[in-house]
Amino acid sequence: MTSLFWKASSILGIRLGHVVHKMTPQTLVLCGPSGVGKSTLLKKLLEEFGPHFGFSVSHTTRSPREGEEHGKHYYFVTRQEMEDAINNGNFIEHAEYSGNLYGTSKTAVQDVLENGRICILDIDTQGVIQVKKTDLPAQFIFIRPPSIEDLEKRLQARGTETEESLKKRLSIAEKELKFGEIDGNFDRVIVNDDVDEAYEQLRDFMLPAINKKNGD
Ligand SMILES: Nc1ncnc2c1ncn2[C@@H]1O[C@H](COP(=O)(O)OP(=O)(O)OP(=O)(O)O)[C@@H](O)[C@H]1O
Repeated sequence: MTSLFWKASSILGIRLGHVVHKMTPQTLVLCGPSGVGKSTLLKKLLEEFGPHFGFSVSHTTRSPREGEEHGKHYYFVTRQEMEDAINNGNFIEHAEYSGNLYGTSKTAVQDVLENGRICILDIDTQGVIQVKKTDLPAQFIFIRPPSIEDLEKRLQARGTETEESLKKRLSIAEKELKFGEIDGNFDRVIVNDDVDEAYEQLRDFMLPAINKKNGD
C-alpha cells in the first residue's frame, strides 16, 4: 500500500514535503556525537509519549544477526538493490559503515507518518546534511556534551569501547561538535549535562508537535 502510494506520488510528481505535511506532524531528527546520550533521552521521550513517536525501519546491506527480522529491525537488501534505490532517489539519507551501506528510505519514513506518528531519525551529521537537501519537514536537534572530556568519560563508563574505537569516536565527535555549533544547522542545541534537565528541554521543544498531533 505504502509503496503504491509512493509510486503514485512519484508519478504524479508530488513532493515529499507536500504529501507528508498535509497528513502528519513532523519528523524529529536527533543528532549528536556517539555517547552523548541520544538513546538515553529518546528512551525517556518514548516512556512519556511512546504512542506519538515511531522509528523508521532502515535498510542495510549487512547480513542479519540472529533474531533480527527483515522489515522489523532492518530491511536486509543486496548492495546492488540498495545502490539502485539510492540512484533512483528513494533514500532520504544513507551512509557506509564498516563496508556496509545503511540508509533511510522515503517509504520507511512515510510508513511511520502514515500511522500518525512523529518519525524519529537518529542520524549523524552527514545524514543531517542529506536530510536537509530533501523537502521532508523536520525539526533538527543537536545533543552535545558539556565538554569533550565528559563525552570521553561517558563512553568509558558505558563500557562498549576499546581504546581504539574510543579514540576514533572522539575524533569524529570533535568534527560533529563543530558542525553542531554552526548557526542554522539545528533548530535547537541541547547540552546533555544533567540528563533530567536535558530531557525537559527536549520535551518542551517537542510538545507543540505532540499537541498539534493531538489536535490541540
Ligand atoms: N547527562 C548524562 N550524564 C551522565 N551520563 C549520561 C548522561 N546521559 C547519558 N549518559 C550515559 O552516557 C552513556 C552514553 O549514552 P547513550 O548510549 O544514550 O549515547 P548515544 O548518544 O545514544 O550513543 P550512540 O550514538 O553511540 O548510540 C550511557 O552509559 C548513558 O547512561
